[in-house]
Amino acid sequence: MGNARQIKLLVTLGDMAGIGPEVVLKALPVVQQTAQLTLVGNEQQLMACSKRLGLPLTDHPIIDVPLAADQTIRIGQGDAVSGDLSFRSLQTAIGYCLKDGYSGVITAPIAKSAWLAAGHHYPGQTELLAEMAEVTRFGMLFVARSPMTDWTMRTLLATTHIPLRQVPEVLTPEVLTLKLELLLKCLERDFGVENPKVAIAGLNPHSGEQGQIGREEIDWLIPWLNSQRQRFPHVTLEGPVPPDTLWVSPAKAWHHLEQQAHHGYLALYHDQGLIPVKMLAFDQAVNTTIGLPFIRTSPDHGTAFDIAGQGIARPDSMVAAIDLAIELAVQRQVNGHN
Ligand SMILES: NC(=O)c1ccc[n+]([C@@H]2O[C@H](COP(=O)([O-])OP(=O)(O)OC[C@H]3O[C@@H](n4cnc5c(N)ncnc54)[C@H](O)[C@@H]3O)[C@@H](O)[C@H]2O)c1
Ligand SMILES: N[C@H](C(=O)O)[C@H](O)COP(=O)(O)O
Repeated sequence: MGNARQIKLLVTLGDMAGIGPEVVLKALPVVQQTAQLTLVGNEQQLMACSKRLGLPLTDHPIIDVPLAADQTIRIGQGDAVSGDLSFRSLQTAIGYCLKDGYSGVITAPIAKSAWLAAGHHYPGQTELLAEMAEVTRFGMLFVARSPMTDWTMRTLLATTHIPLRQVPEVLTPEVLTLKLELLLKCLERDFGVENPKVAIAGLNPHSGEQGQIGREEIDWLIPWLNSQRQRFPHVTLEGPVPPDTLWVSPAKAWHHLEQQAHHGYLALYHDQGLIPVKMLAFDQAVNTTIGLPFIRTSPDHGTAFDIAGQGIARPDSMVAAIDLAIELAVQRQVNGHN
């Protein structure tokens, strides 16, 4: 059996102008699992958040990421200062994961616009994680466990932070093969699913209606699916499922047990996958980066600058992100993976 007490994980505080430090302070006392958690971010700002919102500091150690004396965080306004701080915090955490025996990192949300304002050109935290870990095969997977039925929804995005108009060009059989391979490996290694049922969305309304409203399905998506069925005979691959009805069975499984739901869903673009995930499970879903040499989880929400500093942010998704990171670390320890 794995020993959760020996597992070391990092928790970044995210953009200090947003709700990151608040949800971390609220989440730490209520996580279900036990592990050694170390915070990474600006200590003074965390103390200020604790005081401002009346949230007790916990006794978790913190790796301080400094701010210059003339730098100020403006609550509710992500900018170059807060963006650079959250960027350096994540860089620091990744460095520790790569060298210092940490099993992974739970990242509080950052604002991509604040990173850009600070001159850090990344579509999101995922790409910095992949770059520093030197991996090119990685994916953005959302995992949400229903509090009503315990059923777990796992949704991998084939493309992520790109403009919608680029989706048809970026999506290729090679991209889908890579994402499917990552999903299957993750289902087996992290979730113990050996003969999975996986559903893949179509791109066009009604999956193209036999070419009448879009040709991607008949031109390459259906042939690609047939080739993958031959490659993976132990996997049930369903698709291309019309993207509107794809989410009916997971929604039913989320609310009351339904036999037809799948172990994994492959959505072709960001909002195709994340509208159903966040609609069903905004408080439960966890964003996890698969393909890294360490674990990375994050809440599914963003910096929520509109409510920062008010003390009303819900910590549920952050709690789920910490609990999932610990579960994955225990699972990998048991299986002898890192
Ligand atoms: N993991 C991440 O780093 C991550 C994830 C998603 C979005 N983002 C970034 O966050 C920034 C803001 O994004 P957005 O406005 O689209 O989404 P958001 O999730 O920050 O906010 C959407 C809405 O949900 C509310 N909300 C969010 N989290 C909440 C919580 N814990 N409790 C209560 N209400 C909550 C907000 O007040 C807002 O009304 C963007 O820069 C985006 O890129 C980062
Ligand atoms: N698309 C994610 C979401 O909406 O939750 C997200 O913005 C997070 O991206 P990174 O993990 O790459 O920061």
